Amino acid sequence: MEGVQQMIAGVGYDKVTISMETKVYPVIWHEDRVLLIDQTRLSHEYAIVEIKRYKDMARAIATMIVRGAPAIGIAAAYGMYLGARDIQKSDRDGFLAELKGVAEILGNTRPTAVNLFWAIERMLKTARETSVSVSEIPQVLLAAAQQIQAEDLNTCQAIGDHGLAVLPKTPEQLNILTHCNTGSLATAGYGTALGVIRSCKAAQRLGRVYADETRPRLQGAKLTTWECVQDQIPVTLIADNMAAHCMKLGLIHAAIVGADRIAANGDTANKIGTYNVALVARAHNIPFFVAAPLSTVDFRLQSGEGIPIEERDPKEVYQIGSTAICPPGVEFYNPAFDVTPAELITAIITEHGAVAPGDLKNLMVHQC
Ligand SMILES: CSC[C@@H](O)[C@@H](O)C(=O)COP(=O)(O)O
Repeated sequence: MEGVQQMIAGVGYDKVTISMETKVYPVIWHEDRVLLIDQTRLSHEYAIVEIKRYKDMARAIATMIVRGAPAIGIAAAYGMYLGARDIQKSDRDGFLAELKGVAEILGNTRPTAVNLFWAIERMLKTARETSVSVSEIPQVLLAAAQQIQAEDLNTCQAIGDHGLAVLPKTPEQLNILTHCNTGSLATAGYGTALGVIRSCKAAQRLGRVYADETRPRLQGAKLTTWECVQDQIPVTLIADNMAAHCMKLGLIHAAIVGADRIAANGDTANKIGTYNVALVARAHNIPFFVAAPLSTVDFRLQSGEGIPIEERDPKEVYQIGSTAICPPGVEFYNPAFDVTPAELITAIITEHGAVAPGDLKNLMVHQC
């Protein structure tokens, strides 16, 4: 299939390249455009979507072609550049006003992952503070987006190292349960929770990964298992309601998840179902870790109560493929995230070390 080009009818993207290549960088800057791995098609199909306009980037984020908090931030940063390069205004105020409009459209895509707003804000600040001429601002923004992406890769590797240091010391190799997808696909590469798992494997301490399927979008089943297969990480797929049973049988030594937004007190919003994992882990005395970059911490929020929870299309709940799984007349609720209270979290693993949720505030000085 390599090199086959095709149009996605009616979606507005330039073109899609299908290939069997398995390198996992979800966002790639190539010549004059951004290439995204289409995460809605994995694991059955590896497709690349080309993005040349910021509105297409906004649509790619909203439709989850690119997803996962850090990857959303990186994609939005490139979206800011794409928007900037199309701005016709030559006066600084006019240019910045239009750039703010680009920021609003990109920011209106997904409300929970704070990395989106963090990246957009950082790009706006870069544009405001640069001393170059207006015509040169887009180039400065391209460099800033590339910088955000490069930093995230280093950040994930640091999270992996710090995570490895706090994993339980067991005589046998560790079996780790994870929820959703927090791997290369969700970041610049390597991953957060899955990054810790990669580091654990590199240290020859990993037994296997238990991947929750992660209803309704199935990021665990479709994306995490795919990444594990690419990298020969032993993986067992389980349905979301099997975690307690597996823990009771002694199959799991630790649970590690990612985060979309962490409040200053350590309350953590992550993919719906994470809270269940934390509760069953506590019931079985199993450590429950959150792995995330500091860009995922929203120090303006004192607790998780203020975290906006995205509600998505109810079809994600009532349909499997195109088949409805319940009779007409049923009501639906489809929150995409839940908030795990800090007291259920053993430690939050960041690029600056692993801390108890109560000590997260000490890391605020490192946030840029
Ligand atoms: C390193 S990714 C951390 C989180 O973003 C991840 O766990 C998650 O909840 C992703 O949600 P998604 O809706 O797929 O964007």
